Amino acid sequence: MSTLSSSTHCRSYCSSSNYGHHPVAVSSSSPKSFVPSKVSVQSNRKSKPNVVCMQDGAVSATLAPIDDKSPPKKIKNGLLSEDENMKKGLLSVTPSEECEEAAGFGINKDDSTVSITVVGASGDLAKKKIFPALFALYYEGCLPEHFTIFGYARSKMTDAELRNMVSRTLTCRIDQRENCGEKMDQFLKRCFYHSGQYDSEDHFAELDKKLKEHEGGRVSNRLFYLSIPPNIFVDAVKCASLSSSSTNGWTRVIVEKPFGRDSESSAALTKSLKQIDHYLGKELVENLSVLRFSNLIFEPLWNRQYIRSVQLIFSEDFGTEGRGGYFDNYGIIRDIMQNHLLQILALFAMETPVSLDAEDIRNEKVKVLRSMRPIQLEDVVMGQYKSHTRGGVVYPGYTDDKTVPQNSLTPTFAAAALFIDNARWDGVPFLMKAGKALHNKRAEIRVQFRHVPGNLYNRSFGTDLDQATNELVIRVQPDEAIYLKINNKVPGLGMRLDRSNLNLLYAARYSKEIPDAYERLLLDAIEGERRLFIRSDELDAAWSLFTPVLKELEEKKIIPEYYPYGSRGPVGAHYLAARYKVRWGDLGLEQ
Ligand SMILES: NC(=O)C1=CN([C@@H]2O[C@H](COP(=O)(O)OP(=O)(O)OC[C@H]3O[C@@H](n4cnc5c(N)ncnc54)[C@H](OP(=O)(O)O)[C@@H]3O)[C@@H](O)[C@H]2O)C=CC1
Ligand SMILES: O=C1O[C@H](COP(=O)(O)O)[C@@H](O)[C@H](O)[C@H]1O
Repeated sequence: MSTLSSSTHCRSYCSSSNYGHHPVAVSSSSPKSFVPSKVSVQSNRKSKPNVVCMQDGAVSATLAPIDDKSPPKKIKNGLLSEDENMKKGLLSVTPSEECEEAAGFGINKDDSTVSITVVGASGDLAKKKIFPALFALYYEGCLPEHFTIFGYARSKMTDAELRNMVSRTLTCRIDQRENCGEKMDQFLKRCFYHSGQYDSEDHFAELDKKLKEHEGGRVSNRLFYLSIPPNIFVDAVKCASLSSSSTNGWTRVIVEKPFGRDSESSAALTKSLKQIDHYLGKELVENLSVLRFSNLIFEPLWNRQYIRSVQLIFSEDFGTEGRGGYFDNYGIIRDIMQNHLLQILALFAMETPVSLDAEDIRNEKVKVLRSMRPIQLEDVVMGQYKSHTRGGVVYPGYTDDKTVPQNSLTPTFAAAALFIDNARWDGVPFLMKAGKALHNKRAEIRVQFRHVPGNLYNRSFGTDLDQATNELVIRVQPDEAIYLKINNKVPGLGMRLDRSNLNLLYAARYSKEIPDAYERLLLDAIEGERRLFIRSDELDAAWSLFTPVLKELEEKKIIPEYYPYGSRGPVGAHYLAARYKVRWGDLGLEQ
């Protein structure tokens, strides 16, 4: 399989099969759209690598070389162009023939290779998401012909042990099981491991040596995925940059979220790194703009005149098991709200962008974030799960985790009311709710519409007029769906109304399995696509919104409301919604 066929296949597969990458989405970015990198990590290598640093949960990406003042790259017909590396044939993205001809690229596709190093390969995210996503991309033929995957962490492991560990979490798509075992074996043969410290240039130099052996003299493109706790990001990037960046191709770094703990620490990290949010890679989040901007019926209603509240809900039915050490330092607001939910909010609420170009979208998102009213302490509810016994099974409380301090006040649940002080959204509460160890696992956006004025059918609804309002639900996961609750006449001779759903259930409509967000994200990183990256001004605005209230919560040592493991969370969340005369949409019997 050639690089050309792999890339084109993947993107055309994506766009032709309802997976959303419309070519226009990445067309033409203006020169101003590429901010030269301010990466403080210096490379002592002769050739300066491109560093694309991304984070799941925050900021932006830059394709500018570390200390290079070269003009920004442009994106043309969905493909990077006017890029020196590209002209030399160094990128894994190969332009279409038409593009190639126009730009005069002379690409020898056998000439380049991509080496992907998963830093923190022994960890939870690497096992659960990154290796499976890489395998899915391999299975789909989305990785270039020449690629190698390296796991890097302090744990001692042989290549065989890494393969064994990785093999336990690989799965085949439900709709494509053919040759699955064979493909897995082929994939695993291309996975290797190197043990090293995250702050050791020598250990990264050893990795460099191994990478070179595998690259076999080809042009080397290198992607580092930092799946490690944030406090060691900078050391790892520095060492990777100094000792194992590519000397003749690109070097990119994906950085996980959260990006810092507050405005100050985030600004310090921003000097060294930039990043992405994996929730932006979720299918239904990608579809948000399509739904809104390509259907006449929604956009005219998308404002304060028709919408009563917008709810962004994230719940997990498991606790922080095994991640307590990391989580206790951050809490649910930094883990989920400041990044995933706020990013969705910004996408939901933004004005129509000039185009679907990444920069135009980010320009609109940042305007939303900067229009947001400072969050008031009384608009935040915090909770922490406690132990609960059900059916003879004891579910541990948050502080039962040995890595969590006994007296921890870290919230594992939070609800907040946010407001966007602009003409479109003035006075509309955006309610956010995120929690661990709740009764279900779900992520969704609920748009609650206002009451129909002078509704002729009021009497048919009984006393609960709220039941009569429309609600649009965008269920991000699981069981991806978009449904609209409408009032309908129950068939029969009488006049009785009920609430029914106009329902687009993805599983019923589309036979293809939905790719994991990490697949999209990794592919974008390899291809140099910046749509899912968060720009540093977006990150600054996101932290400016949350930092004051986080500081206040921590300084005042606010005690979280305790809720039983597996419950619906603290009742305080209901009072918060009631203050704004709304109800959480996920609480009714019929949701
Ligand atoms: N897990 C998840 O579902 C998600 C995680 N993330 C983000 O991904 C990153 C990694 O998360 P996750 O995999 O859960 O984390 P882990 O706690 O599993 O850490 C990953 C690896 O980092 C090394 N490590 C852990 N703690 C330290 C430390 N204090 N000092 C040095 N090395 C350490 C360990 O490897 P070794 O000891 O072998 O070196 C560990 O295997 C985080 O930034 C997190 O926010 C984002 C989204 C989801
Ligand atoms: O970023 C994070 O996301 C996961 C949930 O991701 P999902 O794609 O499985 O919904 C969450 O468990 C974790 O705490 C957080 O760091």
